[in-house]
Amino acid sequence: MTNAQSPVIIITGTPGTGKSTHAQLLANESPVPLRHINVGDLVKEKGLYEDYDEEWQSYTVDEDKLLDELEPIVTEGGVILDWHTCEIFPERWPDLVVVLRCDNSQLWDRLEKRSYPLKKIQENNEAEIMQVVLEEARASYPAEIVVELKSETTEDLEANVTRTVEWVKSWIRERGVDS
Ligand SMILES: Nc1ncnc2c1ncn2[C@@H]1O[C@H](COP(=O)(O)OP(=O)(O)O)[C@@H](O)[C@H]1O
Repeated sequence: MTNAQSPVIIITGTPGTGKSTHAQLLANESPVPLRHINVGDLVKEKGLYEDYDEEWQSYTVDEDKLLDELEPIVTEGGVILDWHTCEIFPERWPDLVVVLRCDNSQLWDRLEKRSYPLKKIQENNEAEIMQVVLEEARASYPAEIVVELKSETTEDLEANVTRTVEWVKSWIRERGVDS
């Protein structure tokens, strides 16, 4: 939690669970400006990685560089951090941590559409079944700010975004911030 006038929200979950879709809708519908940061894209754009693994088609992130890049942005508040992992972010950063979940056969289909290598699909699917990201979030942040949401249908998506917007409104009310 920072002293900012707008909240810091982490939206996390296994790749394909719907983070970017949720984050974008939330940014559009929020009563206060929220900047959607797709952390994976930021890593690529700013070169915040050590190397690129061709076999897994993924970057090895330079965590120190990433945290240095994000610190001033997060301190200002009004940010949605959208990433498939969350434990590297300091405990003081988020006001809310949303963990999206998805049934594994649906997740498989979503990842296949991305043309991921088979073993990357398998690895992510297993991680979802083992609820790796949820456990990570629970181990890293206070229980009362971690929310697990199912994101399998359009109805889920709409309900989740509405719920998060309501959370932003009540956060603002509690702080007495003018929106
Ligand atoms: N609740 C949902 N219901 C149906 N499809 C969804 C839902 N959430 C996401 N999707 C779809 O799943 C795919 C992956 O979503 P995306 O937001 O890119 O996931 P992530 O950012 O977690 O990798 C996209 O094609 C998106 O349209």
